[in-house]
Amino acid sequence: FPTSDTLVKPPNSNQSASSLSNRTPKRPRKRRTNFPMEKLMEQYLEQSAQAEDNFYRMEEQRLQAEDRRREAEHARELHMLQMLGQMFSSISSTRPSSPVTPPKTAPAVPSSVFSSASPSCARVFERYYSLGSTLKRGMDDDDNMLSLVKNIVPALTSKKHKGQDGRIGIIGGCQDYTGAPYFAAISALKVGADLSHVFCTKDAATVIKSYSPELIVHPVLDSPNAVEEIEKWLPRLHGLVVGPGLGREDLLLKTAKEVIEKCKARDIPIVIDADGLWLVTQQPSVIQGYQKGILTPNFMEFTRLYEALHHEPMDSSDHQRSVMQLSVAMGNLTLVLKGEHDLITDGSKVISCNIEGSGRRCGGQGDLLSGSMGVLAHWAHTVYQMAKNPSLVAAFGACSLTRQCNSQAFQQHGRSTTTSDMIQEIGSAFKKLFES
Ligand SMILES: NC(=O)C1=CN([C@@H]2O[C@H](COP(=O)(O)OP(=O)(O)OC[C@H]3O[C@@H](n4cnc5c(N)ncnc54)[C@H](O)[C@@H]3O)[C@@H](O)[C@H]2O)[C@@H](O)CC1
Ligand SMILES: Nc1ncnc2c1ncn2[C@@H]1O[C@H](COP(=O)(O)OP(=O)(O)OP(=O)(O)O)[C@@H](O)[C@H]1O
Repeated sequence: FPTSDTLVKPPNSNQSASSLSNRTPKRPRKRRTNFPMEKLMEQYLEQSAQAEDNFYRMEEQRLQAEDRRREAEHARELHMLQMLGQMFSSISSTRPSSPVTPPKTAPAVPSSVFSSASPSCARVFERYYSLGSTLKRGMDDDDNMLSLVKNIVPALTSKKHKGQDGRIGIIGGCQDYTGAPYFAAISALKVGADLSHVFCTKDAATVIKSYSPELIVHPVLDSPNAVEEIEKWLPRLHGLVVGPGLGREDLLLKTAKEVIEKCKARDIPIVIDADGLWLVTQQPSVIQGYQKGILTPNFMEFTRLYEALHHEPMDSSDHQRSVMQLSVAMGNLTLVLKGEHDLITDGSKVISCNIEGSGRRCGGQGDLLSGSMGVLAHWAHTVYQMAKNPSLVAAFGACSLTRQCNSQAFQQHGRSTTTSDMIQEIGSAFKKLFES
């Protein structure tokens, strides 16, 4: 709208409409244009439309400039990745094979990998992937993985609408456990998802809602038509985390299983943690071979799962080997064995996340991990659509973030660090790792 300065004053603006009409009795009156108020309105509207046009023209130019800037930034990043890739390929062709060799050699990545990402990015990932086992990884490897994570972080622009950066669902929350689904859901939001839904039992819902008005809480998990109730929301979800605080009641596990099946049919990334892993231990086929599935067991959960699939005790002296074996048995599913070093594998290579955490192991930090992984999995599968395994990038990102949060929270709170303290650190830890 024009300002008072730009507003055009009507001719004889100090005269009233009636005195004007009295001065021109003989001339036939042109309807509308001769009537000063109408003319004034016309001019006003015309100017207003012009101002609006100008505004949109300028806004368009601003957005175009912003696009160009982002493209240049992206090109710089790709160039950097390309250089890293060249460095890596020369290292891989000169260095002797690692003394700790996985049971299988890492396969070369097919050329279709990364066909949806830019070609140079694809080349870097290919080279990185074909390095084989990364059991003896150095700082450069971590940096390269972090670059791949940085690449999936969506830009914050005014063009987006709510929901575009991720709508994540958490299946979990029952009478005994209300903290775990809350931790997972709020972590998803703080990492950058736009909306975070919790599907929990009726008696857990009010409690979870009272922790945070940010979460959308559905008290449906123990309702007779739970699966239909949850299924209604699936078309709107980009990622699902199954298990934090789910409990082990048969009915809830059955619902979780059916929801997983529905999600698979929709090709939604699924992270399975905590009691969701209990379900997988009973019925591995529920997720076996699903390429957008990620399992995040702690040591106990891993041991149970390993023994259920291999029918023999695990060799606990060689975690890398065990983790690869389990992933292969699960149909090359992405697996994260949490611990002093988080071991991430899809059965063909092991990536270790060693970012320094702290000596503090408070309950709930695994929920922070799974919640943030839900968002990163969505971003990774969006950016690296045709890549062999974008889940590896998501898993590495979430492990790095959790450990960085743990370290930062510990610096302030020491022994009294809790998961809530870690959640407070998500913003700055994310920025430090992925936006610097
Ligand atoms: N505030 C909350 O509501 C919380 C709820 N939680 C929920 O509690 C439920 C049960 O989870 P649990 O983790 O207790 O599962 P389990 O009942 O399988 O217990 C695993 C046990 O193994 C132990 N353990 C873990 N890592 C180990 C290692 N490396 N070596 C030896 N022992 C190890 C743990 O202390 C725990 O006692 C899940 O639904 C989970 O999500 C947890 O997430 C913690 C926080
Ligand atoms: N010994 C360790 N040293 C450093 N970091 C660790 C260690 N153990 C676990 N972590 C970090 O904590 C994260 C969560 O692992 P943890 O073993 O606490 O999961 P969890 O038992 O499933 O958690 P929850 O209490 O939520 O159920 C890991 O991904 C890792 O980043």
